[in-house]
Amino acid sequence: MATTALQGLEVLYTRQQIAERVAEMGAEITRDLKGEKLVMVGVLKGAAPFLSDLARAVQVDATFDFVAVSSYGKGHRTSGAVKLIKDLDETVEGKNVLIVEDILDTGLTLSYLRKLMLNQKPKTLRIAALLDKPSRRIEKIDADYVGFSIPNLFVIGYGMDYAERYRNLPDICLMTPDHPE
Ligand SMILES: O=P(O)(O)OC[C@H]1O[C@H](OP(=O)(O)OP(=O)(O)O)[C@H](O)[C@@H]1O
Ligand code: HPA
Ligand SMILES: [Mg+2]
Repeated sequence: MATTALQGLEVLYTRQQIAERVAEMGAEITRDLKGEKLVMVGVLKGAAPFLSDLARAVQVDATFDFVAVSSYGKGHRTSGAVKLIKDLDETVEGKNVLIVEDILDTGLTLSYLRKLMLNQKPKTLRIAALLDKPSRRIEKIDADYVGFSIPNLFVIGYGMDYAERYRNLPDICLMTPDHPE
């Protein structure tokens, strides 16, 4: 089984598999938004690597904005309460918005953000999530573009953390319960 540079971490998706899927997602978004302008809203911190790669795979006139929310604190369980740490720099009123997320899990984060942005009356609002864990959903929400649908596994790497660590792993790995801290 493939393991990453850090001993004992099992790879779920390699950097190459991620790159191929992100390219496909970019092509799909390009088709859907041909000739339109787009605001790509990255959800800090986890979505930073995905936004960076997806933006270069999308061939439309795009700008970036970022929001930061937090609900997971230091562990791997959601607190259930989403806190807005950084708001949009500019209103998205009348604009085509694509929220870019690393992972859609319980749906609490994206439901909160969707509501926040719909309040500003964007022209269109779409969601791109690299990973989706549908079995964990608490809030009913779907992404318009999903990279990979996965079972209930805690994943790290490519932006995703455990207690703020592992975000810079280039592959998406499994956080096994017996992995040394
Ligand atoms: O669907 P949910 O259950 O809400 O979980 C998904 C969210 O949780 C993680 O972010 P987190 O709040 O831990 O902050 P981070 O992006 O800074 O890691 C992840 O990056 C998503 O944003
Ligand atoms: O599986 C996960 N890994 C990292 N962060 C997360 N936030 C929600 N689910 C996850
Ligand atoms: Mg996040």
